[in-house]
Amino acid sequence: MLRRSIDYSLYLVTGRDLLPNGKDYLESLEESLQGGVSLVQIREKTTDTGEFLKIAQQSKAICRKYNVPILINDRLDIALAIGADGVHLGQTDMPIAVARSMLPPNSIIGMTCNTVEHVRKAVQDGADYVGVGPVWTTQTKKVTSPIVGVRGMGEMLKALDGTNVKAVAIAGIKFTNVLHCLHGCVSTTGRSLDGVAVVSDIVASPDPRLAAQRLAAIVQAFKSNPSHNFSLGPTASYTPESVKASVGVLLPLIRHFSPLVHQITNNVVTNQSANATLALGLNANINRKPIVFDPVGVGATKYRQSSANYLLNTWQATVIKGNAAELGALANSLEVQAKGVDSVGKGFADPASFVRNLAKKERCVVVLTGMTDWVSDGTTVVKLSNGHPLLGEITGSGCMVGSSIAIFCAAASVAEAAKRAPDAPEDARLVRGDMFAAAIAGVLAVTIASEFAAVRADVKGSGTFLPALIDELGGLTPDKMVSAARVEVIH
Ligand SMILES: Cc1ncc(COP(=O)(O)OP(=O)(O)O)c(N)n1
Ligand SMILES: Cc1ncsc1CCOP(=O)(O)O
Repeated sequence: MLRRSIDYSLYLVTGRDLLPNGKDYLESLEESLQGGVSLVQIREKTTDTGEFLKIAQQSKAICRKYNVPILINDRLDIALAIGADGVHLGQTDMPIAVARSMLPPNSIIGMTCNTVEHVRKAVQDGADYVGVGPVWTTQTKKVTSPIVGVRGMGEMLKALDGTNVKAVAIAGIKFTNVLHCLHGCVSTTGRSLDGVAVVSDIVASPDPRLAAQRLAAIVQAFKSNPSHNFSLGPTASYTPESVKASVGVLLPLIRHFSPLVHQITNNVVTNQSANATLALGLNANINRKPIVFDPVGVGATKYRQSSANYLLNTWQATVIKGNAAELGALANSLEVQAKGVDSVGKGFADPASFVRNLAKKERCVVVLTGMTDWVSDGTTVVKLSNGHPLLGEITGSGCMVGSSIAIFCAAASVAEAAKRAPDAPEDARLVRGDMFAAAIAGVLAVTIASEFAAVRADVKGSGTFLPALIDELGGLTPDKMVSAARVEVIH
């Protein structure tokens, strides 16, 4: 009997009905093990006991060859009969205590969990690991419990704090979204996944070795550095000087690389816009491009709120930018009220804590705009005090800030890509480059330009302010930005 040190990184759950035409099950299993599957669960939902037993025995022989543990889905009798390493149980299957009393000591018992309460109970009952989800929809199984979504997984993982219970996510996980899954499924306390459970992306592949290899490479790389969050990381010590220096470096990069920025404007209620956002967001994540999300008026209607939630569960935003009402609505906070797309009232009592917590929860950089702007990567908070009241008197200044952030993020990302060797090892970074500095630079470009524009002799009010603002944006230089920037760093 293999002991408890289990590598949950790439957990294959079998599904013989998904094999490509002509592909032999045992051959597929062996190839997936060669590709890096680290744990196998034999799942046979409609097979007779005799055939299940035979499949399980044959599977065990192959798993042993690669020293990979084998678990049986639901059926304790089969697990006992073949001397499996344990079982995976669902919420309506045999209770953990009963299974534990029947299985040999040190057997692995996993439990499906769809809610935080399920996780707490599984911990109490002595599960070795939990299979949490469904993280996305799946064609593989008719899932009856609501989709948890990437953003719902953090709370479930948090329930494992202080325990030795491991966690894998399940449902809809593929090579194209596994990094989003790993990056997004982290609790605010820093608890991340121990692995991912996958059926179709491996089993339905004509080349399961390759399918497993590419999944395993990303999981391994992520597990070696799970804490980064689009900035230089939690150990980086940002100072006002270092922030200003980064801003100064980023502006010329825009002019050097002229990155292509795809913009979808704020008409979030039209289907076309929502669909395009969805598709482009997915592609951006797959291609590791930054996504700046400006949830305009998100609190104004339920439709906007559910659209924003859906989008944020479908792809990982790099930067979320909004006013107090918008970010408050995203965070389900009642502290700030909205009037249409505008925020009314005094704002948050403690904006620094608010942006830090939201950035930690959403696993991205958060920009809270207002008279003072606040930016956080979930660890450090930067307070930016540039700007002019005339910005509030023209329409679209918030959108302009979003665009400016996007162009700085694009430049930072393209510059990083240019430095990277084509054969550099997988680093499991969803976006490369310092997106925290880029978001700060994006805000500063508009707010500093507004200060220069407002004092121009030709500016008489909001009508003449707008073209002057555009001119001043075009005339920004690193020196102008660095010397005008009012930056405070709050650790
Ligand atoms: C790792 C993992 N997680 C969840 C499940 C689902 O198990 P269950 O709820 O018992 O549903 P069935 O697999 O029996 O349909 C799993 N099998 N593995
Ligand atoms: C067994 C199971 N339990 C919940 S979802 C699922 C299947 C996941 O399959 P896939 O990885 O193909 O989405």
